[in-house]
Amino acid sequence: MLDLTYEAPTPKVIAGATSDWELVIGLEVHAQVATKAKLFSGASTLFGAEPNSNVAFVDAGMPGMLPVINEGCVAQAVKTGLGLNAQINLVSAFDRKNYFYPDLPQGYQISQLYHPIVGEGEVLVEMGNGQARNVRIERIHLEQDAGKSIHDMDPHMSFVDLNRTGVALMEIVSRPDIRGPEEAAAYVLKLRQILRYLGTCDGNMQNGNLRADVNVSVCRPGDYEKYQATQDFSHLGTRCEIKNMNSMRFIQMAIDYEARRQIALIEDGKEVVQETRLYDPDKNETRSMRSKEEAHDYRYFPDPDLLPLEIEQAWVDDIKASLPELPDQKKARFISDFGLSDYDASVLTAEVVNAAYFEKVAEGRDGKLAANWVINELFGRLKKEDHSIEDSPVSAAQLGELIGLIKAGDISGKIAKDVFEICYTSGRNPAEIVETEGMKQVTDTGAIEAAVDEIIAANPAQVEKAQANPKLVGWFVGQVMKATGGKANPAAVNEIIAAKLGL
Ligand SMILES: Nc1ncnc2c1ncn2[C@@H]1O[C@H](COP(=O)(O)OP(=O)(O)OP(=O)(O)O)[C@@H](O)[C@H]1O
Ligand SMILES: [Mg+2]
Ligand SMILES: [Mg+2]
Repeated sequence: MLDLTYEAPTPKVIAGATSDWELVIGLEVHAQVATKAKLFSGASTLFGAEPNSNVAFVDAGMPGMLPVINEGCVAQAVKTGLGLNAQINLVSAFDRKNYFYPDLPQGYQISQLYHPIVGEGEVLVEMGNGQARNVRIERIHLEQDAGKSIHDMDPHMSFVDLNRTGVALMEIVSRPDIRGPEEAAAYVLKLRQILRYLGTCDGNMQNGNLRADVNVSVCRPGDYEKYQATQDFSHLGTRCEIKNMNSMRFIQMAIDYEARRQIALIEDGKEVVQETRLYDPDKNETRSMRSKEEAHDYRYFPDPDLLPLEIEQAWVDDIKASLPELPDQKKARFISDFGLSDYDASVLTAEVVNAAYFEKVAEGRDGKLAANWVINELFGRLKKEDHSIEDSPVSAAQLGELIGLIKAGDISGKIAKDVFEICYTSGRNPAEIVETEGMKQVTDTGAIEAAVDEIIAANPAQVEKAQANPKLVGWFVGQVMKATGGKANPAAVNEIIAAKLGL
């Protein structure tokens, strides 16, 4: 279905003092599962609730409370795996990742280290100009989110909000296949798009529902190819992990800063220490949070309160059968069915609601014309007023009707813009607007001929000029259009003028 005639983009290269350097990036994306209840409790996941109001006893780590797996979360993880073309593991298991933190009342996070629910998959990341990178997914596991410590409410005290504690996350771990800051952002964007299509995560980065730990290392040209050939990580440089990034722009800035910091260290004869770092957007720098030496020993072990998670192939097949059309397929279909350019198809499929709107407009009509109107006129107009497609004052049926009028020659493209504006501000239907406002294009050759005759008679000097130089015929066309209030059919006007002037 999908035409994968993409070239691999060249990796980003940074020139150092001793040689060129290439970037190697792997992302751990944490995506909050779109469900009503938490991973192991019935407490609500609603964002913005009163602090500590969505907390079950098990979330608060009360003694004797037992976790009960939420089937909905498992289904969402499976759906995500299928959407990323990944292996679904019919048997997976939960482990305890132990650490002490004030917003983690259990004293451990339930995660899946040894047996994740989803194995290897892939994401096609398009970089424009016919270039794309296939980023491999290593695994997706389910885990609990932690709570939130609040330090800026009181000068002396810190507060803890457990509403987020126990909410289901999918950790989507990529292979180190990303080769530059732009690719990293494009990868997150593509992943977000797929998750939103699937309905398994709302992708809201501002609320932290989608955030990434960004692993960065640098290597000399040629080393990555050695890694590729052998999958031996020793060919790569030491990675640093920048935690909790939830902005595309900051992800790119942090990677660039971090790569340059590592290059400077190595060229200075020092070593990159594997560590966790934080990005400070105010200073545009990354700072050490903890190094590997002081890293946590998580003392992972299988959670004794939870049985291994076993799912049926038939259940997986049902979920597979319910998958929606995904972005790559939809884009390919828009290109082949509606004759759209790669760019227009990308714009229209960025969000599933936009794609659905476009399809309603284009159904049975000129696809390219429809794409033009949706992208240039409608999106442009909506953007001006910060509207989304869901609250567009012009319905898909109305825009379709307008395009039908243009195609039938009832109105010119220019008049159509006026009709669109009236429709946008009043909600009236295009056909009715054209009729009532007398905007119909004049195709009646008699009326056009009369206008042409009048102009020719009144402008003998122009007639002579145009006969000597047919390029000047445009002046007559302009005059006729003016005389008919822009409603004359341009093709008919051109033809009649040429005939009358004997050109
Ligand atoms: N040399 C490297 N350069 C850049 N990225 C790397 C390199 N080696 C590994 N990575 C990436 O680092 C990430 C490691 O994530 P993973 O979840 O496996 O382990 P972790 O970071 O040690 O654990 P945790 O989940 O506790 O943070 C992966 O995305 C992987 O592709
Ligand atoms: Mg990880
Ligand atoms: Mg990590």
